[in-house]
Amino acid sequence: MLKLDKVSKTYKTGDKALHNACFEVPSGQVVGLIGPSGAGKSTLIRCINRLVEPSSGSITLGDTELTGLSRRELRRARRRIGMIFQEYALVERLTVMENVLSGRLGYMPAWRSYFRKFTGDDIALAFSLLDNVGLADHHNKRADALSGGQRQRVGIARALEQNPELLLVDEPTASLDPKTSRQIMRLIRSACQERNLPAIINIHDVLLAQQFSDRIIGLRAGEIVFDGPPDALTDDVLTTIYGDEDWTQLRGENGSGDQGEDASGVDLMESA
Ligand SMILES: Nc1ncnc2c1ncn2[C@@H]1O[C@H](COP(=O)(O)OP(=O)(O)OP(=O)(O)O)[C@@H](O)[C@H]1O
Repeated sequence: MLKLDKVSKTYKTGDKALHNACFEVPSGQVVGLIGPSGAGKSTLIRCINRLVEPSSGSITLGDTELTGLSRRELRRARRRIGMIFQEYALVERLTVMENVLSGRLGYMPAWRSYFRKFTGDDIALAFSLLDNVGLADHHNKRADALSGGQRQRVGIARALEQNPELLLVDEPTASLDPKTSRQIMRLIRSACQERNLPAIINIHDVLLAQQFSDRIIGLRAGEIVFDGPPDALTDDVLTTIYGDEDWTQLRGENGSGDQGEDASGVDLMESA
């Protein structure tokens, strides 16, 4: 369980990026975080793992208040938070397997991480995750030889290799085509369902957010202006979040967005 209590962030420049954010994310829940550019989505995600220091408020993961931790304690706590990035953040010259295994580095004593001495269990887990994301045959390829969709699959496997308690996902599909985007969202959703893992996904694509999230949080100018189920995201709510627009065009002619895809029975092996 993740809990945010009155979390605010004002940058040194005076930008008030986030104001009194309060919500809880229970185990297994996938939250789609939407809102216009500059609404504070990245700030919110980054406050949770303290890549950005909140100006006030508290953030708790399980029994740990993240906002109260020293640098050293924070390093340990960050093991429990898997991150998936828009630009994948892979080490290009390393293999797929080495990139996935790097998810374990935070758990190792310094000398073992220096020599990259991974245990048999670490390696077995990495193989099984690569199999889950459909990349078992690519484990020995260099990351720079992969397509965008394949890179993001490696990013997902690396985050899961950490055995995290929370996934923070920052625009995972922004650089991908529509079909690959759906495959990536489906993978993230099923990974969360299988592990009872909570996730917050910062995503610009409203339809993808609706289809693959259990809950939507809408930010506007640093304030949470919507928090509810995907099917409650009406045109009026979209206008509250983004401002005036003809939302029927977004949803297509029948006015609905094929919501709430059930990830069960989904073929995870589709290749990107
Ligand atoms: N490092 C920073 N220093 C000063 N202001 C910042 C910084 N990062 C973000 N901001 C400001 O905080 C506000 C929220 O930005 P943020 O990047 O969190 O929004 P966002 O919703 O993620 O936007 P986008 O969808 O475009 O990525 C904006 O006004 C932005 O200019």
